[in-house]
Amino acid sequence: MAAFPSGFLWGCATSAYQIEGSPLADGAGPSIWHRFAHTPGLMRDAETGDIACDHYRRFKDDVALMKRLGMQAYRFSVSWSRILPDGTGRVNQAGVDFYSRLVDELRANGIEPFVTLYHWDMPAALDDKGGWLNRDSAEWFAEYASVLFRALDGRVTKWATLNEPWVVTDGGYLFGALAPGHRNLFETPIASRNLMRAHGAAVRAYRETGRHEIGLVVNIEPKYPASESPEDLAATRRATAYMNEQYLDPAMLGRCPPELRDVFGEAWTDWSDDDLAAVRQPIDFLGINYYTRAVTRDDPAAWPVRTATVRQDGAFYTETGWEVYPQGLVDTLVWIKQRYGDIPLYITENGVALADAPVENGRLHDPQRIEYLRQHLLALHQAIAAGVDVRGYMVWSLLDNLEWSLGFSKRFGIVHVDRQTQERTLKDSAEYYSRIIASHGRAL
Ligand SMILES: N=[N+]=NCCCCNC(=O)[C@@H]1[C@H]2[C@H](O)[C@@H](O)[C@H](O)[C@@H](CO)[C@@H]12
Repeated sequence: MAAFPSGFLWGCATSAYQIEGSPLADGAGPSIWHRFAHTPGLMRDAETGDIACDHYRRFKDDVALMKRLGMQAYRFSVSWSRILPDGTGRVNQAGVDFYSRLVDELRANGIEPFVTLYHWDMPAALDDKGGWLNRDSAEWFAEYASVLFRALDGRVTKWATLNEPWVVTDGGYLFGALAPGHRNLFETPIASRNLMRAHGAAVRAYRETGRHEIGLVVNIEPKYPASESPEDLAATRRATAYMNEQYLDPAMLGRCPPELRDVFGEAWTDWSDDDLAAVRQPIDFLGINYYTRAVTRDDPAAWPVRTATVRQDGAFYTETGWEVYPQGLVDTLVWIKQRYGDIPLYITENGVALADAPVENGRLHDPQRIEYLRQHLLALHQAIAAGVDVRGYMVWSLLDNLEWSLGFSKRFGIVHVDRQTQERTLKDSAEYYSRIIASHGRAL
């Protein structure tokens, strides 16, 4: 196997609410996820992020674990309500200090911090003011981002504004499976627009003082028509526009996919030219989260996109019900380059939830996760060979963690976490990934 490009960055990814625990420690305010998780009936097994992986207290051990694995970068998110407990205004210095210590610990161990500003956990105080439905949310977010830029820029050299705005709106405002748990077609495009306005406002704020790189992280799920029928081809266009183009087109092209008017119907309002210009800020990279594909057919009853994903005979499906399809990563990366140009890319998440074997004698054998990683890294190498400028790969995830409203039932970690003892145990996939990093991809 030919090596990956020199300077290619090998790392792993997590997010604050999924691993930290201690959500209200040291002056932090509640987030919408703290509120959602403590609302009866919304979380599988009534799980919460109150403890999670206890990373807030164990972060030095977890950094040591990353060091042992040879991680070159660590993508993590900052909890907004640790920094600004009320969402705006008063800064909680203890919250800033936690992330400052984490950044210093990473850098002292030769690991590059890669910071996500927003991984879904808006301060509850701002949700009380309308959250992403309030146009002021762009200014709130820029204020929060600026506090972190002032405190950490220079020691942090890679910033991502948002993680997966599609999931925030589809899960949080349309179907309600995620915080803040709304089910409202009319709210969904409003939240989408304000999220992207917030992205643009934070990028503009960064350009005033920032000296390094800032980008956007999106989940891309390539859509393949189930047949060549006009109905399935149109459905595939709608699904592509709704999930894959809805956020990248404004950010990169300064326009919205026309199919969104069809998807949202009377709930759709065109973006103003001012909003389009404010969102289309030059960025230094795109983060791509890739998990699966969707073979797509027309389904008039499947409100509001009117599409369905067709199960593939003979394919392997993960614990989250996603088809394993590495070719989709190649197709996605080539598509990104063709549609948006040669912007540097990072795979900011890729991984798999499996019904892992138990820990035995300090080991956990997960051959299927090794095969998943191997197949997707081979696909990544194929895309790079085809000329796509991919500069790094972050496996999702370092630790088994809180899979949002699914609780801890879905284990994505390359490191097992014992829910009772918090003991970390390397899975075979961690050892495998460590060898990949050490060999710069040659051991694939
Ligand atoms: N249907 N369907 N198809 C796939 C769509 C995937 C959308 N969800 C994600 O990408 C989330 C991302 C999130 O950042 C992380 O916080 C989550 O823990 C992982 C795992 O769930 C992934």
